[in-house]
Amino acid sequence: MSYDREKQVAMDAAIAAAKLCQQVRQDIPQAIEKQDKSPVTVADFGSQAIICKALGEAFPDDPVVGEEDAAELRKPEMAETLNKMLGYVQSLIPDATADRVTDWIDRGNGSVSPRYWTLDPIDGTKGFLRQDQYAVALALIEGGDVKVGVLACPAMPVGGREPGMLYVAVRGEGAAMMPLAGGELQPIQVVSPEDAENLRFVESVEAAHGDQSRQNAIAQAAGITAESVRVDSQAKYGIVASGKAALYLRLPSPKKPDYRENIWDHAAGAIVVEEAGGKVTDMYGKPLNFADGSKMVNNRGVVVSNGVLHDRVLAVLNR
Ligand SMILES: Nc1ncnc2c1ncn2[C@@H]1O[C@H](COP(=O)(O)O)[C@@H](O)[C@H]1OP(=O)(O)O
Ligand SMILES: [Mg+2]
Ligand SMILES: [Mg+2]
Ligand SMILES: [Mg+2]
Repeated sequence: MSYDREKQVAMDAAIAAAKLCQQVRQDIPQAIEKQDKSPVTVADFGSQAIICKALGEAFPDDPVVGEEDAAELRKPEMAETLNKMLGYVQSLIPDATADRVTDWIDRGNGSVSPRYWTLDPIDGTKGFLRQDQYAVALALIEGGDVKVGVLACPAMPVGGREPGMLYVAVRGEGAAMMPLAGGELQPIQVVSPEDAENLRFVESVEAAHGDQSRQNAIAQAAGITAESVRVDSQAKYGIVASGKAALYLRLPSPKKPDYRENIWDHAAGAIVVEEAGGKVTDMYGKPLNFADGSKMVNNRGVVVSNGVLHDRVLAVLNR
């Protein structure tokens, strides 16, 4: 079956959401603290609204498993935030209303199903707030297999031009990238082992999201001598997929041994890297499980590589 329509709708929606995020970011957004203490902004909500609206119109039967929901926003004390968010959404969708945007956001409260989308409206909210990297991440999953993935990375440098890169992949069709400012999709490939300059590894900026000392030790043991490059969000998957780094390590934080990864933090990035010729597993070599729930309860850590390095990294991790 062809996923041309899914790919086009997902790309258009992610591009629109990325535009909204950049508008919010120019105005120096404020963070709101969620119940789990992590930050969220009007851009996270606006991005989820725009993408869920587009998916709801194009694929009304498909559930969406999104990170955010509108319960907090509907509280009377959040009226000012809701109104601010509505203003940004209206610049792209003039007939949006407060009731409609909250309903669009709550379309993202779907469940993992035989066919569903998963959405992180802003992955790397901390990077977004720091004016660093972040991503809008959207993926279609069927029978537990990611079929389409789109990563919009509005802050990704694009040699000399306005920043912003879009990465996209369809299962069996390869991966490609395109400047968000416009242009053609160009096929991408992971780095080859001969390309010494790009045999780097990437990890999170946030020390608490991983185990940086172990990540560095493992990368060294696997033959990567250069210092890590620290980047927020699934932009790291885009960097590996486009051959700018050979490895992305995300090992469980010793401070949060019970943390489990969310599907929306990995699905889109994973297919982009796989279709660019790379490999994605957990730290034990198990495939990431997108079939059973929004948390990957039976996976620990994530290893993303150019493929060639993968077995060596797993071997040093598990010896
Ligand atoms: N202890 C943790 N370990 C791993 N990832 C985490 C942890 N806490 C939060 N995250 C997630 O890391 C992602 C950011 O990735 P990165 O660190 O690579 O920039 C966010 O989606 C964030 O989830 P959340 O969206 O709930 O804040
Ligand atoms: Mg995230
Ligand atoms: Mg997020
Ligand atoms: Mg978050």
